[in-house]
Amino acid sequence: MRVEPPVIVSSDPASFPHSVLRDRHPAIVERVLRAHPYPPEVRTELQLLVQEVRVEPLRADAHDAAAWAAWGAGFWGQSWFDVPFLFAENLFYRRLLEAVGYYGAGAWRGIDPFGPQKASDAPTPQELEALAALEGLPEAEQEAALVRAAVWGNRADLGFKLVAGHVEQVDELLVDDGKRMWELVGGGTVIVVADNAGRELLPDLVLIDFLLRTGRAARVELHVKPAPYFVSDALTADVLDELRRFPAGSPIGGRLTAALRQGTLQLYSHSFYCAPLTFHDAAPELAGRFAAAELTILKGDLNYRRLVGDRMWPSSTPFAEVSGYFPGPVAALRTVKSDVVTGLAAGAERSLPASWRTSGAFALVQVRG
Ligand SMILES: O=P(O)(O)OC[C@H]1O[C@](O)(CO)[C@@H](O)[C@@H]1O
Repeated sequence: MRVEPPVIVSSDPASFPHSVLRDRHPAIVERVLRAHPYPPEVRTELQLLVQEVRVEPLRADAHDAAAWAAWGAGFWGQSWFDVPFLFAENLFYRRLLEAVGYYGAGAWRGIDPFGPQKASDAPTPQELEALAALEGLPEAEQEAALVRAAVWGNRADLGFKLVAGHVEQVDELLVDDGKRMWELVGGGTVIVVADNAGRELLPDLVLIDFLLRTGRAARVELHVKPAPYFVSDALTADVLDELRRFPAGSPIGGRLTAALRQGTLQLYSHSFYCAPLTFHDAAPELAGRFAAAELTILKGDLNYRRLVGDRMWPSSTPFAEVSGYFPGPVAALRTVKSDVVTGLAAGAERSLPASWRTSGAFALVQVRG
Protein backbone atom coordinates (compact mmCIF):
# COMPACT_ATOMS: atom_id res chain seq x y z
CA MET A 1 0.00 0.00 0.00
CA ARG A 2 1.43 3.37 -1.09
CA VAL A 3 1.97 5.96 1.66
CA GLU A 4 -0.19 8.96 0.86
CA PRO A 5 1.51 12.36 0.95
CA PRO A 6 -0.22 14.90 3.20
CA VAL A 7 -3.30 16.75 2.04
CA ILE A 8 -2.44 20.12 0.47
CA VAL A 9 -2.86 23.21 2.67
CA SER A 10 -2.15 26.86 1.82
CA SER A 11 0.21 27.88 4.60
CA ASP A 12 3.39 28.33 2.54
CA PRO A 13 3.29 31.96 1.27
CA ALA A 14 5.25 30.90 -1.81
CA SER A 15 2.77 28.17 -2.72
CA PHE A 16 0.08 28.18 -5.38
CA PRO A 17 -2.79 27.51 -2.92
CA HIS A 18 -1.65 30.44 -0.80
CA SER A 19 -1.87 32.74 -3.84
CA VAL A 20 -5.38 31.47 -4.60
CA LEU A 21 -6.65 32.39 -1.13
CA ARG A 22 -4.63 35.60 -0.84
CA ASP A 23 -5.10 37.03 -4.38
CA ARG A 24 -7.71 35.14 -6.33
CA HIS A 25 -10.52 35.03 -3.80
CA PRO A 26 -10.49 38.81 -3.15
CA ALA A 27 -10.37 39.37 -6.94
CA ILE A 28 -13.39 37.09 -7.37
CA VAL A 29 -15.32 39.03 -4.71
CA GLU A 30 -14.42 42.30 -6.45
CA ARG A 31 -15.87 40.96 -9.69
CA VAL A 32 -19.03 39.77 -7.97
CA LEU A 33 -19.47 43.23 -6.44
CA ARG A 34 -19.14 44.76 -9.90
CA ALA A 35 -21.38 42.18 -11.57
CA HIS A 36 -24.60 42.94 -9.70
CA PRO A 37 -25.88 46.07 -7.90
CA TYR A 38 -26.15 44.20 -4.63
CA PRO A 39 -27.62 46.13 -1.67
CA PRO A 40 -25.36 47.52 1.08
CA GLU A 41 -25.86 44.61 3.47
CA VAL A 42 -24.68 42.11 0.82
CA ARG A 43 -21.69 44.27 -0.04
CA THR A 44 -20.76 44.38 3.65
CA GLU A 45 -21.10 40.59 3.99
CA LEU A 46 -18.82 40.05 0.98
CA GLN A 47 -16.22 42.43 2.33
CA LEU A 48 -16.31 40.68 5.71
CA LEU A 49 -15.80 37.34 3.99
CA VAL A 50 -12.65 38.57 2.26
CA GLN A 51 -11.28 39.97 5.53
CA GLU A 52 -12.03 36.86 7.58
CA VAL A 53 -8.90 35.39 9.12
CA ARG A 54 -10.27 32.20 10.69
CA VAL A 55 -12.77 29.88 9.05
CA GLU A 56 -16.27 30.31 10.38
CA PRO A 57 -19.19 27.93 9.87
CA LEU A 58 -22.38 28.65 7.97
CA ARG A 59 -25.25 30.37 9.74
CA ALA A 60 -27.20 27.93 11.86
CA ASP A 61 -30.34 28.29 9.74
CA ALA A 62 -28.59 27.34 6.46
CA HIS A 63 -30.21 24.27 4.87
CA ASP A 64 -26.84 22.52 4.84
CA ALA A 65 -25.44 23.89 8.12
CA ALA A 66 -25.26 20.45 9.73
CA ALA A 67 -23.42 18.87 6.79
CA TRP A 68 -20.88 21.70 6.71
CA ALA A 69 -20.45 21.59 10.49
CA ALA A 70 -19.43 17.96 10.14
CA TRP A 71 -17.16 18.47 7.10
CA GLY A 72 -15.37 21.25 8.93
CA ALA A 73 -15.06 19.44 12.27
CA GLY A 74 -11.57 20.19 13.59
CA PHE A 75 -11.07 23.11 11.17
CA TRP A 76 -13.44 25.79 12.52
CA GLY A 77 -11.51 28.63 14.08
CA GLN A 78 -8.27 27.77 12.27
CA SER A 79 -6.61 30.11 9.77
CA TRP A 80 -7.97 29.81 6.22
CA PHE A 81 -4.39 29.08 5.19
CA ASP A 82 -3.96 26.14 7.55
CA VAL A 83 -7.02 24.07 6.66
CA PRO A 84 -6.98 21.76 3.62
CA PHE A 85 -6.96 23.77 0.39
CA LEU A 86 -9.89 21.82 -1.04
CA PHE A 87 -11.96 22.56 2.06
CA ALA A 88 -10.97 26.26 2.07
CA GLU A 89 -11.90 26.76 -1.57
CA ASN A 90 -15.22 24.97 -1.23
CA LEU A 91 -16.10 26.86 1.92
CA PHE A 92 -15.22 30.16 0.25
CA TYR A 93 -17.74 29.53 -2.56
CA ARG A 94 -20.41 28.31 -0.15
CA ARG A 95 -19.94 31.34 2.12
CA LEU A 96 -20.02 33.62 -0.91
CA LEU A 97 -23.44 32.21 -1.82
CA GLU A 98 -24.54 32.81 1.76
CA ALA A 99 -23.30 36.42 1.62
CA VAL A 100 -25.26 37.19 -1.56
CA GLY A 101 -28.45 35.58 -0.28
CA TYR A 102 -28.45 32.84 -2.92
CA TYR A 103 -30.35 30.45 -0.65
CA GLY A 104 -32.08 33.16 1.38
CA ALA A 105 -35.75 34.03 1.49
CA GLY A 106 -35.20 37.46 -0.06
CA ALA A 107 -35.35 38.89 -3.55
CA TRP A 108 -31.79 37.84 -4.49
CA ARG A 109 -32.54 34.18 -3.98
CA GLY A 110 -31.30 32.07 -6.88
CA ILE A 111 -29.43 34.90 -8.63
CA ASP A 112 -26.11 33.53 -9.91
CA PRO A 113 -23.37 35.88 -8.62
CA PHE A 114 -21.18 34.77 -11.50
CA GLY A 115 -23.90 34.94 -14.18
CA PRO A 116 -22.67 38.13 -15.90
CA GLN A 117 -19.10 36.81 -16.01
CA LYS A 118 -20.23 33.55 -17.57
CA ALA A 119 -22.30 35.42 -20.14
CA SER A 120 -19.33 37.54 -21.15
CA ASP A 121 -17.25 34.46 -21.90
CA ALA A 122 -19.71 32.78 -24.25
CA PRO A 123 -18.30 30.86 -27.21
CA THR A 124 -18.13 32.74 -30.49
CA PRO A 125 -20.13 31.71 -33.58
CA GLN A 126 -16.77 30.78 -35.18
CA GLU A 127 -16.05 28.34 -32.35
CA LEU A 128 -19.48 26.80 -32.80
CA GLU A 129 -18.91 26.46 -36.55
CA ALA A 130 -15.43 24.97 -36.18
CA LEU A 131 -16.73 22.27 -33.84
CA ALA A 132 -19.76 21.57 -36.00
CA ALA A 133 -17.47 21.14 -39.02
CA LEU A 134 -15.73 18.19 -37.36
CA GLU A 135 -18.72 16.07 -38.38
CA GLY A 136 -17.32 15.99 -41.92
CA LEU A 137 -14.18 14.14 -40.81
CA PRO A 138 -13.65 10.35 -40.67
CA GLU A 139 -14.87 9.09 -37.29
CA ALA A 140 -11.41 8.22 -35.95
CA GLU A 141 -10.32 11.79 -36.63
CA GLN A 142 -13.45 13.12 -34.97
CA GLU A 143 -12.68 11.03 -31.90
CA ALA A 144 -9.18 12.49 -31.58
CA ALA A 145 -10.31 16.06 -32.30
CA LEU A 146 -13.20 15.90 -29.85
CA VAL A 147 -11.01 14.71 -26.99
CA ARG A 148 -8.56 17.52 -27.69
CA ALA A 149 -11.33 20.11 -27.89
CA ALA A 150 -12.78 18.83 -24.63
CA VAL A 151 -9.47 18.86 -22.77
CA TRP A 152 -8.28 22.24 -24.05
CA GLY A 153 -11.74 23.65 -23.51
CA ASN A 154 -10.93 23.22 -19.83
CA ARG A 155 -8.43 26.03 -20.16
CA ALA A 156 -11.34 28.43 -20.67
CA ASP A 157 -11.84 28.75 -16.94
CA LEU A 158 -12.72 32.21 -15.69
CA GLY A 159 -11.39 31.81 -12.15
CA PHE A 160 -8.06 30.81 -13.62
CA LYS A 161 -7.81 33.52 -16.26
CA LEU A 162 -8.56 36.19 -13.71
CA VAL A 163 -5.10 36.19 -12.25
CA ALA A 164 -3.06 34.42 -14.88
CA GLY A 165 -3.85 37.32 -17.23
CA HIS A 166 -2.99 35.27 -20.25
CA VAL A 167 -2.40 31.59 -20.91
CA GLU A 168 0.63 30.34 -22.74
CA GLN A 169 -0.43 28.47 -25.87
CA VAL A 170 1.94 25.55 -25.49
CA ASP A 171 -0.70 22.89 -26.07
CA GLU A 172 1.22 19.94 -24.75
CA LEU A 173 -0.62 16.83 -23.74
CA LEU A 174 1.64 15.25 -21.13
CA VAL A 175 -0.37 12.01 -21.19
CA ASP A 176 -2.70 11.09 -24.03
CA ASP A 177 -4.83 8.03 -23.33
CA GLY A 178 -7.48 9.27 -25.78
CA LYS A 179 -7.49 6.08 -27.86
CA ARG A 180 -8.04 3.95 -24.77
CA MET A 181 -10.97 6.12 -23.83
CA TRP A 182 -12.77 5.29 -27.06
CA GLU A 183 -12.09 1.57 -26.61
CA LEU A 184 -14.13 1.65 -23.42
CA VAL A 185 -17.40 2.83 -24.93
CA GLY A 186 -19.61 0.25 -26.58
CA GLY A 187 -23.18 1.50 -26.64
CA GLY A 188 -24.00 1.75 -22.94
CA THR A 189 -24.27 4.73 -20.60
CA VAL A 190 -21.56 7.38 -20.49
CA ILE A 191 -21.42 9.99 -17.72
CA VAL A 192 -19.83 13.35 -18.45
CA VAL A 193 -19.11 15.29 -15.27
CA ALA A 194 -19.07 18.86 -16.55
CA ASP A 195 -16.75 21.56 -15.35
CA ASN A 196 -16.97 25.09 -16.77
CA ALA A 197 -19.84 26.56 -18.72
CA GLY A 198 -19.39 28.51 -21.96
CA ARG A 199 -16.28 27.75 -23.94
CA GLU A 200 -15.61 24.48 -22.11
CA LEU A 201 -19.17 23.21 -22.13
CA LEU A 202 -19.50 23.73 -25.88
CA PRO A 203 -16.97 21.04 -26.88
CA ASP A 204 -18.40 18.81 -24.13
CA LEU A 205 -21.82 19.06 -25.76
CA VAL A 206 -20.37 18.33 -29.19
CA LEU A 207 -18.62 15.29 -27.71
CA ILE A 208 -21.91 14.14 -26.19
CA ASP A 209 -23.65 14.58 -29.53
CA PHE A 210 -20.97 12.41 -31.17
CA LEU A 211 -21.37 9.70 -28.52
CA LEU A 212 -25.11 9.56 -29.08
CA ARG A 213 -25.30 9.97 -32.85
CA THR A 214 -22.66 7.29 -33.54
CA GLY A 215 -24.15 4.82 -31.04
CA ARG A 216 -20.97 4.83 -28.96
CA ALA A 217 -23.36 5.59 -26.12
CA ALA A 218 -27.06 4.76 -25.94
CA ARG A 219 -27.48 7.20 -23.07
CA VAL A 220 -25.45 10.07 -21.65
CA GLU A 221 -25.76 11.66 -18.25
CA LEU A 222 -24.38 15.18 -18.02
CA HIS A 223 -23.60 15.99 -14.39
CA VAL A 224 -23.76 19.69 -13.52
CA LYS A 225 -23.29 21.69 -10.34
CA PRO A 226 -26.33 22.22 -8.12
CA ALA A 227 -25.28 25.82 -7.34
CA PRO A 228 -22.90 28.51 -8.61
CA TYR A 229 -19.37 27.40 -7.88
CA PHE A 230 -15.72 28.17 -8.79
CA VAL A 231 -16.97 31.14 -10.83
CA SER A 232 -17.63 29.51 -14.17
CA ASP A 233 -18.87 26.00 -13.33
CA ALA A 234 -21.87 24.83 -15.34
CA LEU A 235 -25.38 24.69 -13.88
CA THR A 236 -28.51 23.43 -15.62
CA ALA A 237 -29.30 27.04 -16.61
CA ASP A 238 -25.89 27.31 -18.29
CA VAL A 239 -26.52 24.14 -20.31
CA LEU A 240 -29.83 25.57 -21.50
CA ASP A 241 -28.14 28.90 -22.38
CA GLU A 242 -25.50 27.00 -24.33
CA LEU A 243 -28.08 25.02 -26.27
CA ARG A 244 -29.76 28.29 -27.26
CA ARG A 245 -26.46 29.46 -28.73
CA PHE A 246 -26.58 26.85 -31.48
CA PRO A 247 -28.00 28.69 -34.50
CA ALA A 248 -31.56 27.88 -35.53
CA GLY A 249 -31.47 24.77 -37.69
CA SER A 250 -28.11 23.59 -36.31
CA PRO A 251 -28.10 19.77 -36.50
CA ILE A 252 -26.09 19.44 -33.26
CA GLY A 253 -28.36 21.77 -31.30
CA GLY A 254 -31.42 20.00 -32.67
CA ARG A 255 -30.13 16.53 -31.83
CA LEU A 256 -29.10 17.50 -28.31
CA THR A 257 -32.46 19.13 -27.60
CA ALA A 258 -34.26 16.06 -28.95
CA ALA A 259 -32.04 13.79 -26.83
CA LEU A 260 -33.00 15.74 -23.71
CA ARG A 261 -36.66 15.40 -24.59
CA GLN A 262 -36.29 11.66 -25.20
CA GLY A 263 -34.16 11.06 -22.11
CA THR A 264 -31.16 9.68 -23.99
CA LEU A 265 -29.39 12.77 -22.66
CA GLN A 266 -30.16 13.36 -19.01
CA LEU A 267 -29.09 16.27 -16.83
CA TYR A 268 -28.22 15.26 -13.31
CA SER A 269 -26.90 17.03 -10.24
CA HIS A 270 -25.94 16.11 -6.70
CA SER A 271 -25.00 18.11 -3.59
CA PHE A 272 -21.67 16.22 -3.61
CA TYR A 273 -20.53 18.43 -6.48
CA CYS A 274 -20.40 21.49 -4.22
CA ALA A 275 -19.09 19.68 -1.15
CA PRO A 276 -15.48 19.78 0.12
CA LEU A 277 -15.04 16.07 -0.61
CA THR A 278 -13.17 13.78 -2.96
CA PHE A 279 -14.81 11.00 -4.94
CA HIS A 280 -13.70 8.59 -2.22
CA ASP A 281 -16.63 10.03 -0.26
CA ALA A 282 -19.20 10.14 -3.05
CA ALA A 283 -22.69 9.34 -1.78
CA PRO A 284 -23.84 5.77 -2.57
CA GLU A 285 -26.43 7.08 -5.04
CA LEU A 286 -23.75 8.86 -7.03
CA ALA A 287 -21.19 6.06 -6.72
CA GLY A 288 -23.85 3.64 -7.98
CA ARG A 289 -24.28 5.72 -11.12
CA PHE A 290 -20.54 5.66 -11.78
CA ALA A 291 -20.48 1.90 -11.22
CA ALA A 292 -23.31 1.34 -13.69
CA ALA A 293 -21.78 3.47 -16.46
CA GLU A 294 -19.54 2.13 -19.18
CA LEU A 295 -17.36 5.19 -18.72
CA THR A 296 -17.30 8.35 -16.61
CA ILE A 297 -15.53 11.33 -18.16
CA LEU A 298 -14.38 13.77 -15.50
CA LYS A 299 -13.72 17.26 -16.80
CA GLY A 300 -11.36 19.75 -15.30
CA ASP A 301 -8.78 20.39 -12.66
CA LEU A 302 -10.98 20.28 -9.61
CA ASN A 303 -12.57 16.96 -10.57
CA TYR A 304 -9.05 15.61 -11.04
CA ARG A 305 -8.14 16.70 -7.52
CA ARG A 306 -11.31 15.05 -6.26
CA LEU A 307 -10.41 11.87 -8.14
CA VAL A 308 -6.82 11.26 -7.06
CA GLY A 309 -7.02 13.16 -3.76
CA ASP A 310 -5.76 16.71 -3.15
CA ARG A 311 -2.26 15.65 -2.27
CA MET A 312 1.21 16.52 -3.46
CA TRP A 313 1.76 13.17 -5.17
CA PRO A 314 5.10 12.56 -6.84
CA SER A 315 4.16 13.09 -10.50
CA SER A 316 5.21 9.53 -11.39
CA THR A 317 2.63 7.99 -9.02
CA PRO A 318 0.65 5.58 -11.24
CA PHE A 319 -2.72 7.09 -12.17
CA ALA A 320 -4.36 3.64 -12.23
CA GLU A 321 -3.30 3.11 -8.62
CA VAL A 322 -4.71 6.35 -7.20
CA SER A 323 -7.91 6.17 -9.25
CA GLY A 324 -8.37 2.43 -8.73
CA TYR A 325 -11.05 2.88 -6.08
CA PHE A 326 -13.35 4.84 -8.44
CA PRO A 327 -16.45 2.71 -9.01
CA GLY A 328 -16.15 2.17 -12.77
CA PRO A 329 -13.99 3.03 -15.77
CA VAL A 330 -12.91 6.65 -15.66
CA ALA A 331 -11.29 9.19 -17.99
CA ALA A 332 -9.88 12.46 -16.65
CA LEU A 333 -9.62 15.31 -19.17
CA ARG A 334 -7.89 18.22 -17.56
CA THR A 335 -5.55 21.11 -18.18
CA VAL A 336 -3.08 21.23 -15.32
CA LYS A 337 -3.98 24.24 -13.15
CA SER A 338 -2.97 23.14 -9.66
CA ASP A 339 -0.22 21.14 -7.98
CA VAL A 340 -1.86 17.72 -8.13
CA VAL A 341 -0.44 15.48 -10.88
CA THR A 342 -0.02 11.72 -11.26
CA GLY A 343 0.78 9.32 -14.06
CA LEU A 344 3.81 10.96 -15.67
CA ALA A 345 6.85 8.94 -16.71
CA ALA A 346 9.63 9.03 -14.12
CA GLY A 347 11.77 12.11 -14.72
CA ALA A 348 9.33 13.63 -17.25
CA GLU A 349 8.85 16.78 -15.26
CA ARG A 350 12.56 17.61 -15.41
CA SER A 351 12.16 18.99 -18.94
CA LEU A 352 9.12 21.12 -18.07
CA PRO A 353 9.19 24.82 -17.16
CA ALA A 354 9.04 25.73 -13.47
CA SER A 355 5.40 26.82 -13.69
CA TRP A 356 4.17 23.65 -15.44
CA ARG A 357 1.78 22.58 -12.68
CA THR A 358 -0.18 25.82 -12.59
CA SER A 359 0.30 27.65 -15.91
CA GLY A 360 -2.56 25.88 -17.73
CA ALA A 361 -0.20 25.24 -20.63
CA PHE A 362 -0.13 21.47 -20.13
CA ALA A 363 -2.90 18.92 -20.13
CA LEU A 364 -3.66 15.31 -19.29
CA VAL A 365 -5.98 12.74 -20.82
CA GLN A 366 -5.74 9.81 -18.40
CA VAL A 367 -7.84 6.68 -18.48
CA ARG A 368 -8.36 3.79 -16.10
CA GLY A 369 -10.47 0.99 -17.54
O1 LIG B 1 -12.28 24.69 -13.57
P1 LIG B 1 -11.23 23.73 -13.12
O2 LIG B 1 -10.49 23.13 -14.25
O3 LIG B 1 -11.76 22.71 -12.18
O4 LIG B 1 -10.16 24.58 -12.36
C1 LIG B 1 -10.42 25.12 -11.15
C2 LIG B 1 -9.13 25.30 -10.49
O5 LIG B 1 -9.04 26.61 -10.12
C3 LIG B 1 -8.48 26.71 -8.86
O6 LIG B 1 -9.49 26.98 -7.97
C4 LIG B 1 -7.47 27.73 -8.76
O7 LIG B 1 -6.63 27.61 -9.81
C5 LIG B 1 -7.90 25.37 -8.61
O8 LIG B 1 -7.73 25.21 -7.32
C6 LIG B 1 -8.91 24.52 -9.26
O9 LIG B 1 -8.49 23.27 -9.31
